[in-house]
Amino acid sequence: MLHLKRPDLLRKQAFVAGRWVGAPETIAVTNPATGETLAEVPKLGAAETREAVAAAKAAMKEWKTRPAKARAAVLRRWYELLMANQEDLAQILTAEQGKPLSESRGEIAYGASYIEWFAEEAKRVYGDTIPAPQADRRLVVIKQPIGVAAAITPWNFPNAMITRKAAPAFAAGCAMVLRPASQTPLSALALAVLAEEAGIPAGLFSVLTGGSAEIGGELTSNPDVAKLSFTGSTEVGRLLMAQCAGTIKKLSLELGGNAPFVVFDDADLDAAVEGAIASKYRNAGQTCVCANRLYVQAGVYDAFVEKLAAAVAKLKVGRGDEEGVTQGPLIDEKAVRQVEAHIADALENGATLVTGGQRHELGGSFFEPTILAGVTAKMKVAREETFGPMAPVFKFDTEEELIAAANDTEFGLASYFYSRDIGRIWRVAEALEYGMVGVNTGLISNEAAPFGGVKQSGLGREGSKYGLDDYLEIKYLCFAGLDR
Ligand SMILES: NC(=O)c1ccc[n+]([C@@H]2O[C@H](COP(=O)([O-])OP(=O)(O)OC[C@H]3O[C@@H](n4cnc5c(N)ncnc54)[C@H](O)[C@@H]3O)[C@@H](O)[C@H]2O)c1
Ligand SMILES: O=C[C@H](O)CS(=O)(=O)O
Repeated sequence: MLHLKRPDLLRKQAFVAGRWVGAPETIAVTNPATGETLAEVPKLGAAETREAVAAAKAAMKEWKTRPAKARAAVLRRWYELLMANQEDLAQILTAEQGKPLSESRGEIAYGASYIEWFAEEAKRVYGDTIPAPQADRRLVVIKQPIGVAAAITPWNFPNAMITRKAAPAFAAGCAMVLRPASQTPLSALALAVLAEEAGIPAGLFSVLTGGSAEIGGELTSNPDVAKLSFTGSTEVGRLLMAQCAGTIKKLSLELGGNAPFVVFDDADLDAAVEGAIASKYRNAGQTCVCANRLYVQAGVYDAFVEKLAAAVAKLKVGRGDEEGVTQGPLIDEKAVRQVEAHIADALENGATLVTGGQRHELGGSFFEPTILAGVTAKMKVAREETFGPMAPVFKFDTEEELIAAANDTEFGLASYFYSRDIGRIWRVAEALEYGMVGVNTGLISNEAAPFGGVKQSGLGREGSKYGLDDYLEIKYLCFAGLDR
């Protein structure tokens, strides 16, 4: 049961062109821990999407002309409102996504930090003057907002994956039309309530609930949408990229991962175990930057597996709103089947079960935190994203062998390794083909850092001083005839 100080944050209507709207058809939002229906939200489609895009285009005309400092003040207020309502937002998030309340509170602060960050960055969109090759002219570069941005976001971080897009978009002077995941729309709608309260103008931000293909089809084909920012699987990212080709939309893609987590012989084993727990079991393993493959050098393999098993035994599985719970349910039955398939395949091919390995006694989509040992490259888990609380531990002998194995994937989002040898740290950090490398840590995400992947993990970066570029266009001004 939700105990909200502000019950108005729990919205059962979509936010379209500055109005809260319903629809004859609705979609149920359920609590993955209990199966109870939390709310019914409107099932909108292409018509409402077109309305939202038109309103965004209209609202942007004024918004982009506001002084950056004025836009920054509205974003700052939105940040303050998120933090003032952190507990309510966390309760709504845990109810619809399942993660422990402690993680939800953390996500609200993390999501808010992107708004805080881009409220500051908004005031630092600088251009250039360029020494002209001819005496009669001056060359100038200015940066302008790219236009109406569409956003499609996943269920695993229902707050932060939205603010990581909306904040730089609004900071740059853009409008945004968002379609959140159908499993977790309530967090997005609560963000819209607070955006309206903060002073985001009517029409600048719309949140459309409804069918992904119909709304996505309109967002990727509407000529008034200049850009799509998508976070989700690589498979869907490919599809949306193709759908955007017809109107040459600019793209930001934050896609799938297959993160290696490496422990060398010279690592601080206790620190490595702490990092493995943080990276692997956060959000029940449902994050794009989770350790998906753990590689441990032969000399410390048995000691590491033993220490990891002892740490996993301390994890508490349960409803996210229960005190002390550290692992909630998986998002749905399909997610549980993916974990079971990876475990079965690995065991059939010679891996051994160290702990866990089956559905939790709580039933539903609760799953035991699991460790497999003796895992090899011929198993599915070496190539596919598990997206669940299962740690497969591979053994390796040499640094060269490790680099080849870690890079043997089409993904390139996050990677991690533990060593205390400075020469090895530089060699391995430079050799890993990933957008992000954690050295002696399993947690790397923050608003100041450029978050993103290489290879088939995506395009562009979110957060950091680079994140604003994805919502800006460069314009070159050539002032000539200065000698007349
Ligand atoms: N790189 C990152 O920052 C990041 C962050 C979170 C999740 N992910 C990835 O996302 C995946 C898990 O999230 P998910 O299950 O929500 O991913 P998903 O790709 O299935 O869905 C992501 C979003 O796209 C929508 N969608 C699905 N098919 C669509 C279509 N045909 N047209 C328009 N929209 C469509 C979904 O409804 C959802 O809102 C994992 O692969 C994970 O690695 C990546
Ligand atoms: O799952 C995707 C998120 O980007 C993970 S993080 O919270 O940003 O590390």
